[in-house]
Amino acid sequence: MASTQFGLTASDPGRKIRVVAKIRGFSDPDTNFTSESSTPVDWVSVNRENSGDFTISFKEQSSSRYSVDYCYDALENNEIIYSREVKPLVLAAFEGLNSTVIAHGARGSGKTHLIQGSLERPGLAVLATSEYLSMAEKNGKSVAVSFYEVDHQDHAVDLLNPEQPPILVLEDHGRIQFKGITQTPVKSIAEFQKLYITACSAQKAAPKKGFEHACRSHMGLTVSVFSQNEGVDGLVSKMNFVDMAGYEDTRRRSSDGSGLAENNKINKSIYALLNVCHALSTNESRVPYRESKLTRMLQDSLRGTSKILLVSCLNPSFCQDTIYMVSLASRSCQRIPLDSLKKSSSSARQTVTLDSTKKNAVSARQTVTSDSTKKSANSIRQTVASDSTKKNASSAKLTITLDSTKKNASSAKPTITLDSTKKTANSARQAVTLESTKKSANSIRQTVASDSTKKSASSAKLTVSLDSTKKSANSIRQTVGSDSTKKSASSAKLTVSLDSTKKSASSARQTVASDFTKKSASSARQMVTLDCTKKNASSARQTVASDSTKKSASPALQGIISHKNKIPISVSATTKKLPVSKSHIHEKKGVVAVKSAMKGRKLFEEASHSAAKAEKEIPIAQVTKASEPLLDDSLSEDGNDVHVNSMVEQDSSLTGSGNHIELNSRVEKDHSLANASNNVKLNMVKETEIFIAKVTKASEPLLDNSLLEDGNDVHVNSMDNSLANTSNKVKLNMLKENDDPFLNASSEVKVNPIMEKGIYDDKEYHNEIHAPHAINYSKDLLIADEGYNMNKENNSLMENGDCSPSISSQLRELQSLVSSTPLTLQLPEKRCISLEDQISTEIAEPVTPIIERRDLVNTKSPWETFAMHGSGMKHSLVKDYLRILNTAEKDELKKLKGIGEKRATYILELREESPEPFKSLDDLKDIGLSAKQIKKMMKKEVGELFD
Ligand SMILES: Nc1ncnc2c1ncn2[C@@H]1O[C@H](COP(=O)(O)OP(=O)(O)OP(=O)(O)O)[C@@H](O)[C@H]1O
Repeated sequence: MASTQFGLTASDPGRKIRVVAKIRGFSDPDTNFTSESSTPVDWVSVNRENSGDFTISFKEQSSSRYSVDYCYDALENNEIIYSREVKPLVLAAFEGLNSTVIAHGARGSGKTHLIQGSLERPGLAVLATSEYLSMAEKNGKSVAVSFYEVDHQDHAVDLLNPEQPPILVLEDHGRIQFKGITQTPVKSIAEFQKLYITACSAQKAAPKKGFEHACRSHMGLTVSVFSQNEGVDGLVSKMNFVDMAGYEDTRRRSSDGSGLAENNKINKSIYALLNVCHALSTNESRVPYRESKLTRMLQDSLRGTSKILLVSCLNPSFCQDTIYMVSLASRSCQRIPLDSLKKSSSSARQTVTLDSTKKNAVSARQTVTSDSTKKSANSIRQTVASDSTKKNASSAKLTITLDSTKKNASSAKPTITLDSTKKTANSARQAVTLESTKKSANSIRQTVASDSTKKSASSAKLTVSLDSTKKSANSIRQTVGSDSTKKSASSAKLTVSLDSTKKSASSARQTVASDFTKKSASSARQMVTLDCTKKNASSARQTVASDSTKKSASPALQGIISHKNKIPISVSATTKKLPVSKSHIHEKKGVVAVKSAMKGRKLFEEASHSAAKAEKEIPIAQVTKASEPLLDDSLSEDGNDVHVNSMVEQDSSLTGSGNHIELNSRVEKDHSLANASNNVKLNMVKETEIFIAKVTKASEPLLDNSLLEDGNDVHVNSMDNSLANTSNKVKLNMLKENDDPFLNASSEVKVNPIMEKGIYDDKEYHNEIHAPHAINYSKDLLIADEGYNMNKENNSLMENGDCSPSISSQLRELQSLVSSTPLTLQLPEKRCISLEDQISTEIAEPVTPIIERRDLVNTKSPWETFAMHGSGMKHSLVKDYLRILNTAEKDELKKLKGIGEKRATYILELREESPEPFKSLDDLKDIGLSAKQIKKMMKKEVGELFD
């Protein structure tokens, strides 16, 4: 029997999303007979947990269990699923409830069979419409249907009228309106079937324009109920059936020959819908509807009191994509077992703090503390998901503390998933502390998955501390994965601390999988230090697999296996595709400890301020954001022992330049802590302004107020004489009285200037530098004001034995160099910039610019200089224009070309949804303007300046 259904009454609102799985039946290719076969499906196991929950596990990956509300086996047919899952929704539709049934899964997993079915075995949509029609007849209501397809280019096409231009989605007073979709009334099921067949054949009409092969697409059907007594348009409710395109790993060439780009795009829209489901299931304040056309179209039927049935279709035989899809769907099956925690633990606390400021910095923090003196906290499972649509910095932090004095904390599994579809810097940190005085913490499993379809930088840090005085922590397993289909850089750091005074930590295993499909470079570094007083940690195993199909460089520093073109062995569907460029493991005695103290914020404050101007252009800004959350209050308040490690790496897959930045700082001596160092390594061309800006931004997170209070000395060694040197160094020593080189916590800034050509291949970091835009930074990058604060800082620096020239004098030196040297950032040769690109404020990709020092007067013709100013002007005009759209009052908005009452209202609504909805001119498409109209509008606005 299926477990709890949706609550469908006002008194029982129930859950918004129900996640069920369906194992596909088999078809007989010989007889062409399709039947729910009795062939056993032995690679999927469905488990009913003690709590009554269902979990799915797969033979190939038996350790992972994915929660679902129910799983239908291969023998259960569409009629059964319909009567248990869909029929209640149809009945509620006549009371005004909107709902959506989504079938998703890998290719060939039976989605179409489920939604559409065949003549002999009608699918859910057909069965539902049949019910709709008979209900409508009884209740004097009418039914209309529309069919649409959303293709890999995010175009929605009306399948009943495919020759029409793509469907436009508009929002009018919060209500989604479609322009260009046919709504056809139906009175009988035969009529409906006829329309369905027409729509399906229109969808399959391939090849599409410009494509030689059939493209994957999503197919949607909307059944609407109307009543004459209802509202303006008589609409009572809508029910959507979505047959999603099959998910396919982008690394494999599509079976139908479709290309990587198309695959990526369609996968992106799959993620988008699953992310929306997840955001809704966790009650997130911001739901990323605007990430794809499909989610935008479904918005009305997903939000509010609407119900969603997510059916995860499973292939009956091994399919890695199926595992991945189930793992994503199960995120929406939210069951934070607070109830079970209450039963088994004396205290269970959960705090979720969401704070979204104007700049879209979202942070979520969860703390669960379980203290069970006798019985154990059996399982704590948490999921924090952060979706950031555009330039957000998101941070998620989970802390789980288990203290079981007698019995076990049997499993703690925090999961953090970050999905970022556009330029996002994400950072996630997890800390799990287990203290078991008698029996052991059996398993800790952590998964951080970062999945970024475009330009994103992610950083993830996991910390696990175990203190088991008697028995052992049996296994610690951590998996960090990152999937970057295009140009992303990820950094992950794992820290495992084990203190076992008697028995041992039997195994510590870490798996890092890295997979880059395009230009990427990965680097992985792992360190293990074991300190066990009596018995040893029996095994410490680390695996780093790096799979890069194109240009990849993987430096392995310690204990690393690095493979090219090798699929990581221990892969979950997620980790399989997730690249991690760097990881560390420390196993050490005692709790990790450091209080990082840094004076010197002011040293860089001014420079950082001026650098902020260039923040959008300089990718390092994202890196800074990524490391910010690593320095939060809870860390600094930790009493004696605080360990601050912030490590950010940007490799060439993200930036095209491969900046490696590593910041670790510690103050208090902890001899067992093997590694504490600050490294900021920048490989770049000669220009020092950029360098200063980057160093400043990168250092910012360490200069947290709480850290400043410590009042420790800061040593600054900067630039030996001249920046023209091939390798300049800025060294910040952040450790008090410490001679031990091992313990020395220092910040090191290396500048490896790059010669004329702008490409520098550092042996260690394999970086390339490309310049995305022609920007003159010389204005933006003002060197710090040498005021009182700076002198104060310098004075304290000079007190240290390790004397270096004062920072102010170094900055002065830099400033003079800067002011005498105009800068131009050069476009990479191959990049072709369209007119739209030129007027877009959106940076194509966060790459470190090639900086070429030239005397403008000597090398540029007047026309070139003029053109350069022109593009700069365009850029700033667009910026100002977007600022108006993002901030102006309604009346002001209406003064703009192309914006009337409706659009102005819509813009205000968008702002409520996201404080800065317009990041680029492209975003104007969301208010129904075409690219042509946008261009025209800008031309008019600019033209009028000369009137
Ligand atoms: N429950 C079932 N019993 C028997 N055969 C099935 C069942 N479900 C699907 N099939 C068969 O499996 C094959 C693939 O099914 P289907 O086309 O529904 O998959 P899909 O997930 O929609 O594929 P795609 O991702 O390519 O859109 C078809 O031949 C179909 O007839």
